[in-house]
Amino acid sequence: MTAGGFDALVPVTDPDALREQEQAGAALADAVRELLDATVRTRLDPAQLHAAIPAVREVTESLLADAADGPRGLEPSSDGRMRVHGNPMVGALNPFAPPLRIDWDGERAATRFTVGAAYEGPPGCLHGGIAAAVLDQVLGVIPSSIGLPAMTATLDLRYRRPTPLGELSATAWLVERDGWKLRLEGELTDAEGEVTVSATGLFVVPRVAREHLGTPTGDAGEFAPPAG
Ligand SMILES: CCCCCCCCCCCCCC(=O)SCCNC(=O)CCNC(=O)[C@H](O)C(C)(C)COP(=O)(O)OP(=O)(O)OC[C@H]1O[C@@H](n2cnc3c(N)ncnc32)[C@H](O)[C@@H]1OP(=O)(O)O
Repeated sequence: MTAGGFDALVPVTDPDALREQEQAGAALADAVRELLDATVRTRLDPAQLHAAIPAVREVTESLLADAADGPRGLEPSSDGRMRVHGNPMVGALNPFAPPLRIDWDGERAATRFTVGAAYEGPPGCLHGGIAAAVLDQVLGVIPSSIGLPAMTATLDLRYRRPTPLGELSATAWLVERDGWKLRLEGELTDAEGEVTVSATGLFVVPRVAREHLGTPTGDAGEFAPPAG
């Protein structure tokens, strides 16, 4: 995807090779995620920290031997999947992503995930901006899942109580569809089942996407492609 638009579908010619590539990339991201966590939590002394840097730089150099010049973009692919490699919440190739694995059924989306030291804001608790990012993503999946790729126009959050680090879940649901605008709500819940943050969002299909999608009719799910 270029900024603001979709390119043609990315062809998937060899699904097995692609799966192998993606699994290897995700395994690397898992390992780097462990490194991220260890980097935040380590109490090694300054000499030991400096001693670790060359090995990390060596791996970075080896990965850059064959790398994209910029971000990996969003790839609607011919196998029907929308690949979001670098997304900081769900991107399988992004070690910063928790990562969220979101299930959805068109009107609801849900995820369970674990966050550790790299996501801390208040002591022992999730950073508020990360909570917002999680809810933005979980709400934002629903429009895409019904064929209306939409961007966040507004996101209102109510931080009800601190969110402890550890196992969390987030859910979102569609409240109303009005043409290209979708109103959604969602919640972040701690391991005890307490709602810690609630969200209301307005998602809008941007003009550039509308041109490809035709005329919206009726409620979510009823969607008329352009005639002819
Ligand atoms: C290319 C597709 C990308 C898809 C990505 C999917 C990834 C999924 C991942 C998701 C997770 C991550 C998610 C992210 O991180 S998304 C990243 C964060 N969001 C953005 O960067 C969005 C920036 N803003 C825009 O691109 C546009 O302004 C949007 C897309 C919002 C509207 O677009 P556009 O400018 O073309 O629309 P329009 O002017 O024709 O207005 C249309 C209608 O909408 C109404 N309106 C507009 N704005 C607002 C507002 N703020 N409050 C209330 N209403 C608003 C407007 O009044 C009108 O209503 P009506 O007069 O018809 O009644």
